[in-house]
Amino acid sequence: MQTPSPDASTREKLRFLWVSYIRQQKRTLLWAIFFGGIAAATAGFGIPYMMEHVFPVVFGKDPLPEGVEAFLRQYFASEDLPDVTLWAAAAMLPLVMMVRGMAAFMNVFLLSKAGLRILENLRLAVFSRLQELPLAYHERFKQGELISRVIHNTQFLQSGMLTIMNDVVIQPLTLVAAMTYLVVAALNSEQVPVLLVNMVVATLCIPIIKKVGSAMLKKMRDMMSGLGDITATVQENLSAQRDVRAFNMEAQQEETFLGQIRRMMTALFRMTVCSQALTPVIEILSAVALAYALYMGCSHGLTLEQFTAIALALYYCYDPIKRLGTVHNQYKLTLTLVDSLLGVLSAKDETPEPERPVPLKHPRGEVRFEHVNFAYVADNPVLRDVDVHVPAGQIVALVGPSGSGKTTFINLLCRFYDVVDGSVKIDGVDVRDVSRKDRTEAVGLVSQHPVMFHTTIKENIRMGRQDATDEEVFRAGALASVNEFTEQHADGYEREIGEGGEGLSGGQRQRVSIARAFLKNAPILILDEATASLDMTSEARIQASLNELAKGHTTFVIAHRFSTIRMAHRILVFESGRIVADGSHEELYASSTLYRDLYDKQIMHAGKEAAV
Ligand SMILES: Nc1ncnc2c1ncn2[C@@H]1O[C@H](COP(=O)(O)OP(=O)(O)OP(=O)(O)O)[C@@H](O)[C@H]1O
Repeated sequence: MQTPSPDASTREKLRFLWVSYIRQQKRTLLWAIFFGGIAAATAGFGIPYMMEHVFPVVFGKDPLPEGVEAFLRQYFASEDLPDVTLWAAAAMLPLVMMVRGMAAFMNVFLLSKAGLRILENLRLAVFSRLQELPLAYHERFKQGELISRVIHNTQFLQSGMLTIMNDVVIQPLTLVAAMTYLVVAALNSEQVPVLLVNMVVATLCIPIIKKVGSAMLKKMRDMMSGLGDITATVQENLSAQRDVRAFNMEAQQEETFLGQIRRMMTALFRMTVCSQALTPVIEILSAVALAYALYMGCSHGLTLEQFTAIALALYYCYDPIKRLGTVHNQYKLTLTLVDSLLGVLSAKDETPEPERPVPLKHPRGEVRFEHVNFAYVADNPVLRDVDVHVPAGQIVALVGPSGSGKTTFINLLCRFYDVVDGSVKIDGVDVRDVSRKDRTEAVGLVSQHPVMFHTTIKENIRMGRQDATDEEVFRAGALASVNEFTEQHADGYEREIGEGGEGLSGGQRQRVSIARAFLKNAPILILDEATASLDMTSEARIQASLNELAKGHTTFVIAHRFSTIRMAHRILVFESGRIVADGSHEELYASSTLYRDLYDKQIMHAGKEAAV
């Protein structure tokens, strides 16, 4: 079933939730309803019934029903009957409560079980969707907001759904049972006005519940947005601790955080006040209705038992109304949370998987850009009419001033974004027709800021190819000079590195990342400033490894250092989104002023570095 957008009708959204997540739990839910029915009937009907019909017998006010008396006489002597009746009646109370308690427990247990499964699947779906959605989607949101959706919103949704599920079955059934008893009792004791007044009062509760619900909804939205801001601030702050300290931003960060916490807490406080206001309002209304029943009962000769039974039935009517009010409000809040998740689940994939992917078996690595135009933001072109053919195995350096479009060129080759015009082809196949799996297998990437995970160095390298053996991992590590720093540590390749690569220098992280590329051995290799964080000795060593790795692979190097440029067969010079020169170093040095300037600046820079 197609995922509805947050703007779809509630009916569509509920149908989607039912078909995609809830239906699988149908059996558990049906059992939950069954037990809910038993719990409701024992409370709403059973207890008032005992008040009116059982206790008067015990207290000797009413005779035993004939059938029961005949039954008991078969087993007990006449003089024992009052005692037996008393015991039986006394035993009935815990028995009824036991049935109610066990049925209510099973109801909650089964609903919770189903609810947790539903939430688990929903959470996984949102997380998986975030993996599929293109970079462009991620760039549109603050990371903290997405984290907040996956963690907090699903958590709220989980507790909201449990509140709803716990009450949505049992309370209406209790209400129906109690109402049935009330109608019968009121008609039998000719107390129709009591019934009518209670119906009017119960109806009055509805607009109050709705009003409270919409107030809570507003506060809930404020609170969710506040929580997103807080998560974003914490996430941003923790990942930029070095800069926070370097620029003395601690106080400013604390102030921002405090402001956000206060805003969120105020919204949360107001939401709690709203939700708590509902209970006393409904209790006051129900007390008015009960007082009227008392007045009418006394003035129209109602017996104490009749009145007590009606009062109990009234309690079992208003209690579910009160709880259903909470359920209604919770339902509204839950829909808002569902909307925030549907926002992710239904987000348009701007780089969708092809319906019939063209297989890319044993790719050679030939790359072709055909008259490519691209813009991140409409009417703001970043690549203009880029038309270039790179035969398999060629090493190509991309050079050009900052912002000229080199990374964007690579982004399109990896299909992180789709071209606006023209096409990007690998081995003659448009990347839009290739499955994500084939595409990622064809391209290896060593990025400027390699991502490290909180695990061992060995496992970090293995991310290049999950099924690689330890030997293959060590070989790749050796080729990328990872050995040099693993050998200095007792744990070697088993050394755990911190989240984000803490414990490794920038250069060491790059070596791990290069080892991943060695391990992956993809036909197309992208080196994005791959040697930027290396000192000159390491750079020279890694450069030799890269030269080795690049052999037989189509390699694109975004290079600022002339040592990297030197390894290239061919250089593409970018300027304002166009390729303005294309050729070997010698050709370009002679023909392109821009290239000559860039190269000379590099030489000067490298000379200064060497001197230092
Ligand atoms: N995600 C994005 N959204 C909007 N504009 C972007 C985005 N990424 C890059 N740009 C813009 O596109 C243009 C080209 O950027 P690109 O990163 O391709 O340049 P570059 O040549 O790799 O620069 P550098 O050498 O500084 O890394 C720049 O003007 C940049 O501001």
